[in-house]
Amino acid sequence: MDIVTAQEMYDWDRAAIEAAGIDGKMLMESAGRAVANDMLQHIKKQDKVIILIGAGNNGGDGFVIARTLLNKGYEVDTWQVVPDEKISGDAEAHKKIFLSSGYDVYPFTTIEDLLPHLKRADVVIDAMLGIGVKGRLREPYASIIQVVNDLHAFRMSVDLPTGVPAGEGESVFDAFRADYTTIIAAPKLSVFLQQSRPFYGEWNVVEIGLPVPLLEKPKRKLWGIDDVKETFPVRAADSHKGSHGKGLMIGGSAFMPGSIVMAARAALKSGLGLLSVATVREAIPAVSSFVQEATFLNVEEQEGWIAGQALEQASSYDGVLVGMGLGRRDGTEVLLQSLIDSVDGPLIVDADGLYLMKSLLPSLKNRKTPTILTPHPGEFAHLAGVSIEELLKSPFSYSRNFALEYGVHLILKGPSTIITSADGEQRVDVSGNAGLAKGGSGDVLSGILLGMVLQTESLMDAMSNSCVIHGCTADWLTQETHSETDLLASDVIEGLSRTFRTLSSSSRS
Ligand SMILES: NC(=O)C1=CN([C@@H]2O[C@H](COP(=O)(O)OP(=O)(O)OC[C@H]3O[C@@H](n4cnc5c(N)ncnc54)[C@H](O)[C@@H]3O)[C@@H](O)[C@H]2O)[C@@H](O)CC1
Ligand SMILES: Nc1ncnc2c1ncn2[C@@H]1O[C@H](COP(=O)(O)OP(=O)(O)O)[C@@H](O)[C@H]1O
Ligand SMILES: [K+]
Repeated sequence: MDIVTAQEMYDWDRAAIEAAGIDGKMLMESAGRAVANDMLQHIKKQDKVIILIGAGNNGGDGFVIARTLLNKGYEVDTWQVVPDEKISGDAEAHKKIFLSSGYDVYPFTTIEDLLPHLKRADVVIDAMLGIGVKGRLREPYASIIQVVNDLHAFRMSVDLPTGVPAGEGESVFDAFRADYTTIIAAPKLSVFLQQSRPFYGEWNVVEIGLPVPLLEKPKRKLWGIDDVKETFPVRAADSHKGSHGKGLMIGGSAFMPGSIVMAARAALKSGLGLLSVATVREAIPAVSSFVQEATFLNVEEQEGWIAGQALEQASSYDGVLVGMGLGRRDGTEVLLQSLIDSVDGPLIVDADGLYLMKSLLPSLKNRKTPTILTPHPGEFAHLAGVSIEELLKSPFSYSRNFALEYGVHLILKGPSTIITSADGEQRVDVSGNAGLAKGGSGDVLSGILLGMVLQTESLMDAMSNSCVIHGCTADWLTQETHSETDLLASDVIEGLSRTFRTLSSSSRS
């Protein structure tokens, strides 16, 4: 499913009207009806519904929604929160149809006048502003929102909650706090941003009759388990261990053997053919007792940590993952630089490896094979040289610019994980839950990633699928056997069995 900016949405609108000849009023009718039917899942017949109508086309959708609900026998009061002269174009046409159908509109005068009506409502539908909002809300929207957000009524928004910008870059705004949002045609960027996500509540996207073949595709989409099912590699019956990738993992220390254990187990559980683990001698007995399937390379150490050294063997592997439990000692950059220069296949860098990578970034531009960086926002802010707050305001642009500048593939982790390829294409994964907000989750993801990257033809599919497999495994576990409180990263590794069973049975059917 595509993810759009406001401008891309307006371009789609224009394609519908100008290229496909769909009349604007017809599009609004179809959008309003689709939204109304979706919202009906949350409205009971006995509910008192208030719909708030604003100045633009979002308000126009509101007239269609109100008429649809009234036609179906629901009790709806329709409040126009701006003066008549502000309602124009297709919205004005739909207001006329609404009035001519025999329905009434209440004109907003003061908050004091509206408040008692709002207090009696079970459901408040926000059709005030949509993607056209600019800057901080003016009156009367600002006051209405302040009052409505304190009500007990169930709040629903049309397309996006009034006041929430459709795109990135703004972190301070007042907005309608929806319990549920019916999104028109495609989710907007703000659905996935830390600052705006909570205003949407639960959400769903409805199809409104846009001419799909004529729509310019943004290089940005949502990736979910159905996409994984379509792109998941089938394991050939006559394959051998070499067909499924020979991977090397470098990390762990005397103090952090667990991180490499988790990454290694996750990689093996993800179908990797052969795995070698390079770690300090002292950690090998601990690691090997949990990962019997792997072979080991011992690397030079200093005070229990991996020392800065070139690792010549690295070039004989199909792909290399480095960083978990590596430590951040000065000098370890030498190891990373040698990997950047010598690894022929994909090089995945996570955790401490990312921290050490900062001074080496320019040399990534020379790599002929893919480099994948998997930072959380703190690590990415360090690499990009911005504050976390600034980064989280515009994670799509920061990711894209960084990936293009250094020629790297990037997985920016979080509740909405943004996956960016070196050519700027982006995918978003929203699977997973707060049970993953624990040390070790990232190590498990990196392990899955090494496994998938070495077994999937498309690197972008491998990266996006790894994120969804990781998140969905956590979701299934918390739905069925665990809670977000007790879920451990190692439970996610065990849970992969169920996920892969589902995926391999679907790819055969
Ligand atoms: N683009 C599409 O393909 C379709 C869009 N539709 C609807 O149209 C909406 C977009 O319509 P518009 O472009 O008219 O945008 P809005 O409905 O968001 O309204 C924009 C108007 O709001 C006012 N406004 C903007 N910022 C404000 C602020 N900070 N304080 C107070 N007033 C402010 C301005 O007067 C502006 O004209 C979508 O969100 C969706 O609901 C649907 O009708 C059908 C198809
Ligand atoms: N609240 C959350 N909802 C969904 N996924 C989450 C949440 N918190 C963390 N995650 C996921 O858990 C993983 C955490 O990675 P990271 O921060 O590197 O952890 P660590 O390095 O401590 O193992 C990422 O895949 C991230 O997307
Ligand atoms: K709205």
